[in-house]
Amino acid sequence: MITFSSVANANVRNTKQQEFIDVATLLPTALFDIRYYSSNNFVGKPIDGYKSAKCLLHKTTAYALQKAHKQAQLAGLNFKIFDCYRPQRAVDHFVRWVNDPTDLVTKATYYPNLGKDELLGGYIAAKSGHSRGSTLDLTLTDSEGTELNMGSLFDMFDTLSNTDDLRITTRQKANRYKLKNIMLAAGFAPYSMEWWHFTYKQQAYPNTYFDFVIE
Ligand SMILES: C[C@@H](N)C(=O)N[C@H](C)C(=O)O
Ligand SMILES: [Zn+2]
Repeated sequence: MITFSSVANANVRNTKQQEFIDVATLLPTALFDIRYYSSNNFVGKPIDGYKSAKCLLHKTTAYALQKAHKQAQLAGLNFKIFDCYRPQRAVDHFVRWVNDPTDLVTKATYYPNLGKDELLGGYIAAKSGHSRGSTLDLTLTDSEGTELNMGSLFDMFDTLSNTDDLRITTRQKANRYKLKNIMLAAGFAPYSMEWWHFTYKQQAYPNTYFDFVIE
């Protein structure tokens, strides 16, 4: 039955959804490689909820990212963005994948040293800041678009991806810190387990996990 309150709740959700921005319109020169739209990711398939290869973020986070991007550009660098807003149904898809012990197709590339049962929590969240529209995954490139060497690839679920892992070279550490310092200065918090993952601290909806599809 459609009640007054269910219609009202849907309206509030839609209003909040309208506060999300397509980041490409704010950062027209940034690079985007939205992995979960494609099969080029740790699941090996397009992920639920990604009907388009867009980077959506809540507008407060997007404006902060624009500030960070300007700093990167001043240093002769660019952003390459891998993931932004992530619908809860996409997170649920990840969790289903984690819980399927028979599917090990991407193990060698993405989690060679861990069991799937060790990924949830640290490397893959069941409730993610990405679903709040306040979090994104990104790296730095040079002015030609070549990714800086960060010592591990995006979504390599391994201690090697921990920002301060001791096995990376001085150059790789300097590159991770270039990214981290640019993001910190714009108000983002880093995540020590994944050098690519940042959350805007003044997030608008710290307790809301959105589930609208990326169209
Ligand atoms: C899956 C990976 N890209 C990521 O974002 N991990 C963190 C922990 C998350 O899922 O929020
Ligand atoms: Zn992330």
